[in-house]
Amino acid sequence: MEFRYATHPDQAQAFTTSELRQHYLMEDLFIAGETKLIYSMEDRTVIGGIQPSGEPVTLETHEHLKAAYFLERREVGIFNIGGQGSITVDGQTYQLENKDCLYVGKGNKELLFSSEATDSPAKFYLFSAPAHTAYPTQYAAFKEVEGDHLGSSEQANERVLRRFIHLEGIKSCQIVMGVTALKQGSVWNSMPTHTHHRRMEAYLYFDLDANARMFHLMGRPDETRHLVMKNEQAVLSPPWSIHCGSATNNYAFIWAMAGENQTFTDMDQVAMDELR
Ligand SMILES: O=C(O)C(=O)C[C@H](O)C(=O)CO
Ligand SMILES: [Zn+2]
Repeated sequence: MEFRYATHPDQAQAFTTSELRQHYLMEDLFIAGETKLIYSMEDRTVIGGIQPSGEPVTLETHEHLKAAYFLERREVGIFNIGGQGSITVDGQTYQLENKDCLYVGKGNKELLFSSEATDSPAKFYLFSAPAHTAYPTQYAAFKEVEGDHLGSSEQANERVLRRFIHLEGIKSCQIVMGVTALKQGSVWNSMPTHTHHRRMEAYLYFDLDANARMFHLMGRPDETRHLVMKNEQAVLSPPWSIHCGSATNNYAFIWAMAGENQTFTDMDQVAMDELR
């Protein structure tokens, strides 16, 4: 498990490109047969990827969690961004197709991740946060979740935002999580941009062409910085930071938040005039 400490906006102002990447970018999340986890001090979230290949992969606890098992005091939201796969939670198996979601609550001891076929492995993206109570494990199929149609082709930001784990959907203690997919020809996400001082957020960009690049914007609204990102990389957004971007192609992204509240619409909108 890798660790990322929380950063102050004044520090971020002085970060070089490589320091920005070191603190906020999460690369190589999907490695065959492995579990990659990053513990962020931003709301004590754990973000990572599991790509099973051959044998099922178990989500193990870590010595720094000081927990008998990973979900002893945590909950986790999981999306499959790869081929068909399954997750077995304390003996109960859930099949996940591409972009399907599984929420697993506090107290579940054994999580086993499997791919249906090694030539098109499942890729499980995980976002975990501390939990105060146990909510039931719940599965949601991508095709059954209705989305909000946002943006327009004129503004190059026509997209469908689907909420999976949220106050009116799958119940959780802290996690709010979903997928936004951009239409062909649209490249901008989350613009006009926002912050939410009550919650941190992470974006995982996927379904982006291998040669395309995402120019992700972060920082205080009046001190923006950018990170150049590739397909299947994720980025941390501290509560004080904007988070939006534009890519050289369309793509999808999983957004996940944890913190003070779960009100999706509780955002501090940033006026275009404030951006620097
Ligand atoms: O397309 C969008 O706009 C988003 O998906 C925005 C994210 O959901 C977000 O940043 C929520 O706070
Ligand atoms: Zn946000």
